[in-house]
Amino acid sequence: MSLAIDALLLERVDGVRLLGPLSLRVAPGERLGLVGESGSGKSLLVQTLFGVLPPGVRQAGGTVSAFDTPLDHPGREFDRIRGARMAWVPQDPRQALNPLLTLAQHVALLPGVHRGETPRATLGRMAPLLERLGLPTDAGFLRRFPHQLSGGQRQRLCLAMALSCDPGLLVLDEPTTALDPLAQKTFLDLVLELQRERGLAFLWITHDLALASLACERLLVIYGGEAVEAGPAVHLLSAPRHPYTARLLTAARRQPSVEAGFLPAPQDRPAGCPFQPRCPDRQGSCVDWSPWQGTPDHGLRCDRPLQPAE
Ligand SMILES: Nc1ncnc2c1ncn2[C@@H]1O[C@H](COP(=O)(O)OP(=O)(O)OP(=O)(O)O)[C@@H](O)[C@H]1O
Repeated sequence: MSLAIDALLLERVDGVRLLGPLSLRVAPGERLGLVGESGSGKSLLVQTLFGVLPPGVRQAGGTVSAFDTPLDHPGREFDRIRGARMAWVPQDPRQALNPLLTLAQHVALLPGVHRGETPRATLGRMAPLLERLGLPTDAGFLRRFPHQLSGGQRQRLCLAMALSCDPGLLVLDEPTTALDPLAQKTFLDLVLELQRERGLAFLWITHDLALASLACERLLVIYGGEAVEAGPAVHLLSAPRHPYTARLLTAARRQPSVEAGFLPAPQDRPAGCPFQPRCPDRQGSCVDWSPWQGTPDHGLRCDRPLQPAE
């Protein structure tokens, strides 16, 4: 398995639950989309995978492994995977790139650490990919600093860095948020092309159900840190069963929503289904979390699922 997360539970140090228990699997070459709105715990999940949880948050339960290697504890095995076999494309390249390093130095960074490759060798090896990503390889361009690149170029530089050690798994954390619609489409097409050619698996994290369904074959929808529905992208898009998935679909279609309010803060989360205070189809039993129905890959947690239209 490229990625296996079992019953992962993240808490604040005062015991307030932030995410989970969450389980998911990404098979080699598979494209899984994790969809949820702001505050649902997407970034914390990525930080867990790369061993950089912020102070004040701890893993209180569950296991995480990539390529059958546990990622729960720092160590040599973890370091061999992080940034090499499993690479991260960040949400905000401005924060991810070092303002004091040139484009060439960024590209040479991970292969230097993981393979002991010289910058010259890395740049030679990476030149075709850089060109393909629309990043010229002449000396003048390679000497540019991040602030001398456009937003789209910065994000494609992050993608080049993520691919620099030929990973088997990409974790894309809202990678197109900072891009205009045209640049978003270019970026998505590029990632999908490279994914097909290289047989890459990826976990694409986003709040945008429409984008996730373009990028991924399978989706997992989370709300308030908990999985509410999972299934093939075409099914969730054509016949969502959890009212929250239907809400995301309405948002993706830019239609007004019927339910009011916001995701409650972690310490104010309700009992039962986390969406129940906002759910238009709420009933009394929603305060008890109904068990997951179906398989982990295609199922939902809801006492009153939407019925497919006749
Ligand atoms: N260092 C921290 N200490 C305490 N709580 C935190 C910390 N970091 C995040 N949280 C809380 O954990 C929850 C999940 O946050 P997270 O940043 O993972 O959400 P997200 O889904 O990535 O949102 P966005 O899409 O806005 O980035 C939020 O309620 C957030 O306030």
